[in-house]
Amino acid sequence: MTTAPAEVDERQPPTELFRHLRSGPTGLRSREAARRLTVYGPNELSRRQTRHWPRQLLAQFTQPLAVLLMVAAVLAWFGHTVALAAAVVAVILLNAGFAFVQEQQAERAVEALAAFLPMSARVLRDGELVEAPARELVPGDVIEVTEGDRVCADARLIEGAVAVDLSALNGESAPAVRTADGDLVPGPLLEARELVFSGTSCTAGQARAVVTHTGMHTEIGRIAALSQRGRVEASPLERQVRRATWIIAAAAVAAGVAFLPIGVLAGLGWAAAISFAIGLIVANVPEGLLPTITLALAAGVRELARAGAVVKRLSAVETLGSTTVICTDKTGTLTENRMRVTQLWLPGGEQDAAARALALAAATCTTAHAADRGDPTELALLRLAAERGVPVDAAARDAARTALYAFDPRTKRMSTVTGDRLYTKGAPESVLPLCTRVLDAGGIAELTEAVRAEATATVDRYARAGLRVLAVAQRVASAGLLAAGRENAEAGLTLLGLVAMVDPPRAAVPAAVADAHRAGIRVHVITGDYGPTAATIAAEVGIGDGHQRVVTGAELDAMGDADLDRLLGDGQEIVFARSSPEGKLRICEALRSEGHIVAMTGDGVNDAPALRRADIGVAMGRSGTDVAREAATMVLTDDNFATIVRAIEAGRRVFDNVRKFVLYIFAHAVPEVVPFLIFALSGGAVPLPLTVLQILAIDLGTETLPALALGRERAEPGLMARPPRSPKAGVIDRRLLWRAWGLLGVTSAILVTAGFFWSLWRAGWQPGAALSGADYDRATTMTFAGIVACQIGTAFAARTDYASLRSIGVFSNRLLLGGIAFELVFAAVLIYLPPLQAVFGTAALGGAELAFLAPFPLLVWGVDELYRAWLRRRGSRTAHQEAPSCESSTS
Ligand SMILES: Nc1ncnc2c1ncn2[C@@H]1O[C@H](COP(=O)(O)OP(=O)(O)OP(=O)(O)O)[C@@H](O)[C@H]1O
Repeated sequence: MTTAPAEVDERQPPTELFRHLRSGPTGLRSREAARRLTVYGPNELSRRQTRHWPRQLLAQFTQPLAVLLMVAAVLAWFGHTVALAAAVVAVILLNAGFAFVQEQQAERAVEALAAFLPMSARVLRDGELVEAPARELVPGDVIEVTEGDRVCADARLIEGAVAVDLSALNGESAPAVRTADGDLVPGPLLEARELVFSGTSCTAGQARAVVTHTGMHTEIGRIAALSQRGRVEASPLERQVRRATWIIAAAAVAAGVAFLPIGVLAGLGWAAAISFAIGLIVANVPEGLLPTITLALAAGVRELARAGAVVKRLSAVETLGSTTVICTDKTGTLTENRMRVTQLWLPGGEQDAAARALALAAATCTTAHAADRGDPTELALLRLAAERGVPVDAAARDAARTALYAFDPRTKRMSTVTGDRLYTKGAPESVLPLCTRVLDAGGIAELTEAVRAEATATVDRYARAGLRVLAVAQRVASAGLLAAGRENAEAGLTLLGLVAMVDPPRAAVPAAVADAHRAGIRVHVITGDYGPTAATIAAEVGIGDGHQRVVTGAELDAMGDADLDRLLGDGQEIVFARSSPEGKLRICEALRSEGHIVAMTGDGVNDAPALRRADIGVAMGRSGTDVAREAATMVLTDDNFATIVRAIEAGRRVFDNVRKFVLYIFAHAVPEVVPFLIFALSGGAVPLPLTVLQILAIDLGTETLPALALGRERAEPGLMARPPRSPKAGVIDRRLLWRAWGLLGVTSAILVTAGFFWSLWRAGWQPGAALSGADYDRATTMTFAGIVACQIGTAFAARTDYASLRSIGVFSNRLLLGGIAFELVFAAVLIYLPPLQAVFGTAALGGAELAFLAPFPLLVWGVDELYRAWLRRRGSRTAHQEAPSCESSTS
């Protein structure tokens, strides 16, 4: 538990504030910070300790389906079938407990994800700027906040200025300016011009600030303490299944009610008919389905996190599965983001002094710090300067800098001022037009058209080789000039030369792109880099089939919506180069309006709108900004394009597995209902082949574990060789119902009925004749065991949707084998244990009967295997027939 620091007035002037916080402009010493951490507690929002689990458990009993079951139990009680009433109550209890545990697990899986994305902060400790976990910040720490950072504590600015997005606190989306030396305006805390708050994000600028409050004592902590934790939103899949559950429950109730008069007419007596109707209802209401699906999604989330893709909500798993387009950036996602300068171009030809001047200017015009912190482009420039013998020390550079015009993703350049020099570096087409002079062998000279043409040609040559090219320039900058603003300062520059660097594609990307293509997913590149550079990298990883269509930011801006739709609609993969954040948003909107499910990557502050608009916004865990991570649905902990494709595959598999257990659970309905129909239609001449408790034992006992195991099935071969699922296609479609009820259900019903009549025939039964109790029990036990045997076959059949069982391996799902072993033991206990025989109306089966049942699993599975083989053959034939037309449309 955190304690509050002695009342700190964050609005007092810095000197007094420092005195109160016993700190200074150089921050705290680590020992003092560690001491304060134990006193004040970690800087994090404590989750509500009281998890309200009793209420959550209670909520399981007020679910409509549970209430329906309770009514059934009461009816059974009044109908004097106490055993049934007790069984139904047991079902209610089991179900509630099961659903509760599953929900808790799902919730925990999502919450645990936070651990994958630890927040960090740049903080002064022992006088040095270090990266530390945000949870270790304490009052008195001096932190640095820059563009893209999420502010992790309440703090007062002591140096610099930033624009902050306060929407998390006040809902205001326009950024507000906060500066260290702002006038003190009395009024609400949130409007104070010198304060920044935890939970807000910095959209521009750079500043230092002293931490005043941490953890639950921050403004956002107070809000969090007040507000309840929001409920987890149901995903479309869960909503769909809930609807289906209701339809099935309604059908079960209708069937139960309809059975009443039929049962009575067939001579069953009211009490027996009622108990039977209740059994029908209880058995066919798919109570466990929804929590099982939630759990399958949660398992998907956990698995994705292990594979490097952290998703923030359960529903992302299924959305991923229907992704049709990936819009990816280039640097760091397709490439390694490890830049190395390989070429220099100097206006006056190769000479050492000029090369050193170029390297020094480029390295001075950076904000990156050493090692793994900072923009790889800038780190490459720092390395270049060191190699050329003019090393630039990051701390000295920062200290000497008098002005910084930050990198602007629109103009694609940045400038810094040190002493009387302004240095500019950026995209050549942004910097070259600002240059009027060059530095060549003889000193500063006019920039002639010939040299300009040579520079442009060189840029293209480098870019076609896949290199990233920057132009570097400088000028003398007087204070008066700087006062006239950035535009006036960045003019009349002297070109020092071009720097070209390689950034090789990641090794796993070409295969991932090929996988995406096979899965019918198109990949567009949207990059800030130059067209030819991006086109070369795209070609290297296989995007665009060798016919790269490059659309520049300027071309995109000039393009009307209709033209953009046409461009995106014609099936090509496109490289959008020199793109702006607005362009990214437009492409996203255009794709979505065409019905595409778009996964879009982004890393900058300006990418946040596009990340929010995309179906799956993907941010980078390593290189991206906090703001982008906030806006995204999925964060890649390894920044790798290949991980996106793997996540899509996992999404498809989870969806498939949900269908597998739905198929399995639905299939038993037919063999359970058909015996009643026989009994009813024969007017009672055929005895009832199955008792209520036996039905319950199947649906709520033997089947549970195999169903769960199907949710963990591995990916089916060909999963990534079929086109994306239409987002409109429901999880329960006609094919699934036909397979569950028509094929597996009817086959099972035929076998089960055969087993029942065979047992009657062996007992010498004649239609309408009475049967001894022992013979009747044995016959119903045959039906019971028959259904169990058939469901084993169904479980194996359900493991694949199209593929053959052999292709995935008969014994590859260990959980399922365990589940089936449990099913067999459970059934054997009911059949052979005398006390249970009395309750469930079962009788021990002999060798002949077991031999009769033995082939059932094989037969049920075999019929489905033939069906799938037929589907595959038909599929490949149609694919064959369609192939020529495909070809002609692309040629
Ligand atoms: N630190 C920098 N200083 C100056 N110019 C830069 C800097 N970083 C990039 N640029 C220039 O701006 C261009 C666009 O960079 P930006 O970071 O927007 O995109 P990118 O990293 O090339 O690609 P992607 O959008 O695929 O990540 C680069 O091609 C380069 O010319």
